[in-house]
Amino acid sequence: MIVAPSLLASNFLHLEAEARMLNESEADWFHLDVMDGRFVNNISFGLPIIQQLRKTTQKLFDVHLMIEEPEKYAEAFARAGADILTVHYEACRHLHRNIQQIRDLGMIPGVAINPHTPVQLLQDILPDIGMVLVMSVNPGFGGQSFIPHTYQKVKTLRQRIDQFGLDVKIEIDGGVDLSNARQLSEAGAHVLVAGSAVFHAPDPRQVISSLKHCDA
Ligand SMILES: O=C(CO)[C@@H](O)[C@H](O)COP(=O)(O)O
Repeated sequence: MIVAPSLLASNFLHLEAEARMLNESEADWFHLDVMDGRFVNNISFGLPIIQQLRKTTQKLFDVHLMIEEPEKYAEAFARAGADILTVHYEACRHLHRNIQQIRDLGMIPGVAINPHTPVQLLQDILPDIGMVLVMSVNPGFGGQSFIPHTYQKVKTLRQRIDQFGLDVKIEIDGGVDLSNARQLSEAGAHVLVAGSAVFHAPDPRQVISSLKHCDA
């Protein structure tokens, strides 16, 4: 299992120390949530923070754009150090073009879907992307409860990916913790994003390790 702690739940006053903690942990990726106050009702952080964080780690930067018109900013996120750039299905009028742009900029394109969006709508774009981010809460805020319907979405998606032999990862984001990690793994997820469960825990590194090995 790939574990991608979401720095949205970290202590921004001690961001360098939080990055160090992740570097010393079994975390595979840094998950970075960018919100614009338009696509979602929240504003998080953006390019300058990602640029600074980039200096602290070699780990992969998994950038989740919860923004309108992501095509305007893709080049800037490539320069800031994003490795995977995920845009929302619901935010893109020309998704195929947006995906090509992300690839042309040297990043792996991901597509995120909100809880109400059926995985079947991704059928024609799956061969062109490297990851599907399945939102297991409504986007915008950390600390929400996991939506159980997600398990079925992951199973359906995984079947389709395997059926066509595609190299596409399934990432789950929202309310992920030690109580659902194993079931998500069994449903076919490859990547777990966890914010509150990691950064609000007394021992974040232990939680990361348990998520990675799904041994809660
Ligand atoms: O994208 C989002 C929220 O929109 C997530 O990445 C959250 O940041 C996950 O936080 P928890 O639900 O794990 O606290």
